[in-house]
Amino acid sequence: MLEAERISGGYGGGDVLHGVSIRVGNGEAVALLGPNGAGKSTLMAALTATLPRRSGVLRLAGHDVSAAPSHALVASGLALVPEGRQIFAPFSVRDNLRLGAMALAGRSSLAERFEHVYALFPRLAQRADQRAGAMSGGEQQMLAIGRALMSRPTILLLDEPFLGLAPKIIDEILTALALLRRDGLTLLLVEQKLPIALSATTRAYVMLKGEIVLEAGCEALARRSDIHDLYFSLAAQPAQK
Ligand SMILES: Nc1ncnc2c1ncn2[C@@H]1O[C@H](COP(=O)(O)OP(=O)(O)OP(=O)(O)O)[C@@H](O)[C@H]1O
Repeated sequence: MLEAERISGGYGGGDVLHGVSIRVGNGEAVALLGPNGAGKSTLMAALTATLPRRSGVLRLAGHDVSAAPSHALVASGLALVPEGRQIFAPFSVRDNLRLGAMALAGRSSLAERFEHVYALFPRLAQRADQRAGAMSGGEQQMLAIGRALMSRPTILLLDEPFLGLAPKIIDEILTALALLRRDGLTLLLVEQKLPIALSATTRAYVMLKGEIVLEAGCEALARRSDIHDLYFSLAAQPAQK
């Protein structure tokens, strides 16, 4: 459903991504693992066309969308929960959510979208009129996910949504992601912590220095007693060109 083939791109003159290929099937939940600076967020930006790709092909549901701008990708069902949440702190929770639905008409009414998000995260309904910046980190993360869901995506990209959150909130968000998956949403989760990635997804890519160096099923990864050594030894290796 989401296919990226040999994606290259970066900032200024240099490439951060060196021919990255990933595939996320319909209804699948896939993790993108890797240490700081591996290029995970850069890949999210390249997939959502907020960073121009220098080369490579992007397909959604079999259609070549390599030339599509960000708003067209959102309209095609791709939504990103960005690293660091990027909520609009002075706006209310409701207005932040409304912004997520702004570009879209059609697939379902605004009221239905609010209902869906509020059912998933009742705290957002309770705090609908509150200033978003006054909420806890966990609530702000729920809001960031809710805002992405307001576009009624079929594929949700999440860039380190659990960073800095307490275990109880992590569990709440994992539960929400499991419900979304049950309803058929396709997930691509950027995560650094292996146990979280393994509990939320069924397959993982490991990225290092702008390249995919390993792809494996999560059950197989979890069974490997040397997984932590493997992960960190890969992180210590120079990327191969
Ligand atoms: N806006 C930018 N301008 C220039 N270089 C950047 C920019 N954003 C990221 N980089 C560089 O690109 C490389 C990959 O960064 P990226 O944020 O994609 O990694 P990451 O795997 O998401 O790491 P983290 O887990 O720390 O977010 C790093 O060397 C980083 O310094």
